[in-house]
Amino acid sequence: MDLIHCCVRWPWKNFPTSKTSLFQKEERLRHYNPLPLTVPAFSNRMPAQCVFSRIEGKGKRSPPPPPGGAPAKLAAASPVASRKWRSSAHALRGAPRRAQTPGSVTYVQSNLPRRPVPRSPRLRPGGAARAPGAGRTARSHPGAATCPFSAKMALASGVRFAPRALLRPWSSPVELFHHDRYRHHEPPAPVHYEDKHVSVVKVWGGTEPSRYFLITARIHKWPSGILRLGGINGDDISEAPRVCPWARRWVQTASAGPAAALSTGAGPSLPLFLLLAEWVAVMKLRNPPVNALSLELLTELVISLEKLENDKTFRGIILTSDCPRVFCAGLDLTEICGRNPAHCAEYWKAMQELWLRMYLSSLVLVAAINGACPAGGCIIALSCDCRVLADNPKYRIGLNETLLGIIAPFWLKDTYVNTIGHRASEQALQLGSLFPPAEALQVGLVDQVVPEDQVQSTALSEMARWLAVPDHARQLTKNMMRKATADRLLRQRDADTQNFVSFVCRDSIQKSLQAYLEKLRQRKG
Ligand SMILES: CCCCC/C=C\C/C=C\C/C=C/C(=O)SCCNC(=O)CCNC(=O)[C@H](O)C(C)(C)COP(=O)(O)OP(=O)(O)OC[C@H]1O[C@@H](n2cnc3c(N)ncnc32)[C@H](O)[C@@H]1OP(=O)(O)O
Repeated sequence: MDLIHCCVRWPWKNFPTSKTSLFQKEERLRHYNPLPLTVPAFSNRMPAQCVFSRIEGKGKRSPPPPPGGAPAKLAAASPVASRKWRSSAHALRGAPRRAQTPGSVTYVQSNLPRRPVPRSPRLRPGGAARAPGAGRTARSHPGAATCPFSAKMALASGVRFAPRALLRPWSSPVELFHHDRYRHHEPPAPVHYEDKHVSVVKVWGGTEPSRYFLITARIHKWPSGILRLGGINGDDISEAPRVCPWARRWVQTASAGPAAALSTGAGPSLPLFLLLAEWVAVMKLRNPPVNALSLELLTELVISLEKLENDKTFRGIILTSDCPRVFCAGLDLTEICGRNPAHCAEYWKAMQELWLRMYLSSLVLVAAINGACPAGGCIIALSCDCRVLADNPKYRIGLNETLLGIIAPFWLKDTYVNTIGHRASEQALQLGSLFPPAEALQVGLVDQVVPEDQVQSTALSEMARWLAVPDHARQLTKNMMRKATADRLLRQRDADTQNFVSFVCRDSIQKSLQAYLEKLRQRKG
């Protein structure tokens, strides 16, 4: 299995969003210390076939905290928020920039910008001081502290962001304006732009003057990198490199393309004042010939997921196959055929563990299904948040257990029902249906069917769509939708294992598994 890294992430989450705050923007830019980019900084070999690498930011430290910096209460409650507070307050006070020394500090994991920490606004540390000169804060807007849509209203009314507002996890203008303005205001004609550095995956936003836009671009140099570039019509494009000097090349290239393209409806040029990229991991299943879920592969998947979950710089995983024509053939039948009960139990526990981890993952999981996806393969895909299937009639997807003489466990049935509804599940499960792409789309088993060569790029743009939602809101919603199903298994995990073991160890089942495996082998011959 391969884990391919991704891209950079831009820490500037709180760029002024109103033209009335240009001065403030200028001030912040002047004192911002960029993170120059270095290419793959390390490669961490994981057990067996799993390779994990990524690009790290390398650069200067943030300016030191101003005298009388963030209150200790805040620092104790949230170091990240405290750090943000310090740097923004410092910038607003116009403190001189610290001399940059050669051999600058490498931004190791802990210094990389984190995902917004889910936090109840009511529990948020309240001791943050107002920055001198700051106007009304977004928080002072009625209801702004309780939901992102209030913050949106604050933005609309031209409220300037003061440090206190920076503590709010949803205060990224990108996220806000995505929800607020652009969801339903896509450009009249699609904008295509591609050159050797970037290709535009999607342009969100309207073309009216004084409106924001957002470009999701793919950086070729970083195969799974997503770059999000935001802009406001009429701003000075020359400030883009100052916002993000280390990405200058790409920003400039990107700005020339989509900006120019958008300008047909919106004026001479559209600047890019904000850049925000996400970390997305691409996990490639590689257990030839058919990616059967061996115990080793299951274990690796669990370890990799855990690793990515704990690494707070990642927000999403694209799961795909490295084996031609097969996404995943499901349970490795050799792991349950002719094995002793203890082995079968260990195997089934690993399967449960993987499902639980994937189903409740706080990351966005997108399945880029580039091959056949029967039974256990379908379980993996169903545990993701979104499924993109290659349009090839041979790539069928579904739970075909009954055709093998085995029964889908209740939690798998529940997952199916949650995805395609009760009646469709009832039919498909009993018949052991494997759906070709068009039918899979129709029944709701997959979200998109696209030509084979577009599976990865579509998965990437789907990922961008999911990542545009504030993490904490998406995660809590996911949990709300899925927890009851997962809890059902958690409550009876041991009994489920017992059922599985006693079922598959029956002579009759062993015989039919044996016969099925034999058939598969002969079919090849
Ligand atoms: C109440 C109690 C509860 C009891 C619960 C009981 C059970 C659990 C229930 C559900 C969970 C999930 C179950 C499963 O996943 S079962 C597995 C189902 N999988 C399949 O049916 C897929 C079978 N494979 C295929 O259809 C094809 O291989 C393919 C994926 C379409 C690919 O076709 P292709 O032509 O490319 O490859 P080959 O067919 O030639 O296969 C090559 C090679 O791989 C071997 N192989 C294929 N699939 C499996 C497998 N699942 N496990 C192990 N080995 C597999 C095949 O035999 C060939 O081997 P060879 O040695 O000849 O190279």
